[in-house]
Amino acid sequence: MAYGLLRVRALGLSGPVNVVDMRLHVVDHPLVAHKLTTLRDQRTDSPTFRRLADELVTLLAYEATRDVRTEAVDITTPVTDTTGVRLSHPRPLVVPILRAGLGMLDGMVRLLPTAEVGFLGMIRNEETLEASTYATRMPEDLSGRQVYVLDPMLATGGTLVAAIRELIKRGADDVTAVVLLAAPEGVELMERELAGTPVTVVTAAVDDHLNEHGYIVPGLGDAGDRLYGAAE
Ligand SMILES: O=P(O)(O)OC[C@H]1O[C@H](OP(=O)(O)OP(=O)(O)O)[C@H](O)[C@@H]1O
Ligand SMILES: O=c1cc[nH]c(=O)[nH]1
Ligand SMILES: [Mg+2]
Repeated sequence: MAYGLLRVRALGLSGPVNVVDMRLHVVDHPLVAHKLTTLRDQRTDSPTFRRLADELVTLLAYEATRDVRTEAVDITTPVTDTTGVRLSHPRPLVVPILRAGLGMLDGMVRLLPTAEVGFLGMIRNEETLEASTYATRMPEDLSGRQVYVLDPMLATGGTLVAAIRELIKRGADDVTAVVLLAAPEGVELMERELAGTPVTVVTAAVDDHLNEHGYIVPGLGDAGDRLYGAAE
């Protein structure tokens, strides 16, 4: 097991921690815990699940965008002239990983209204647990861009590692992944496979383990199915 993850566990799985080159931020907040508990509950129906995922990503986005680039702007209030800030150029890029990541898009762009949106369609083979890409729609050149990848589940980590490799191939060097739930196995894979790449992962929780089917335990089940219904 990676030393970094042991350190995260020792720290009680909350707050920002540097894990090798990866920064793991487990957002420790009672509202996050409250919403996540209802998401996990199997009795929660799709409309409620969608609403809670949207609310939860807004809370995570608040942390994930802590280092978003801004520039100074002069304005005049009803009382006086002053200087404030606005989101700077180039615009941040938000990339939801289809399907389930779409459930996080609205909440993210609500906080980042100037963001451009790219898409990555990825599916995990439920037998081999290997991820493959079926759709890509993103700018070719991501150098100098802040990129926020959205996917509710970091399970084995295969999907997110492949997604971030694609971003790096296009020149991205400032990547933040926002996930609702992470498994220790997925965090470890990211540490191993993305060593040398500065990546931040922001999550509501790091769960206990993966079961024999590659599902996060205790988890919340299949995020895509719970958001949108079983695909087949
Ligand atoms: O970390 P991993 O082991 O790669 O698993 C996580 C991936 O699995 C789920 O997607 P899924 O393949 O079910 O596609 P969907 O979003 O269309 O349901 C989830 O949304 C992640 O993308
Ligand atoms: O627990 C899991 C693992 C992968 N994908 C999901 O949707 N849920
Ligand atoms: Mg799914």
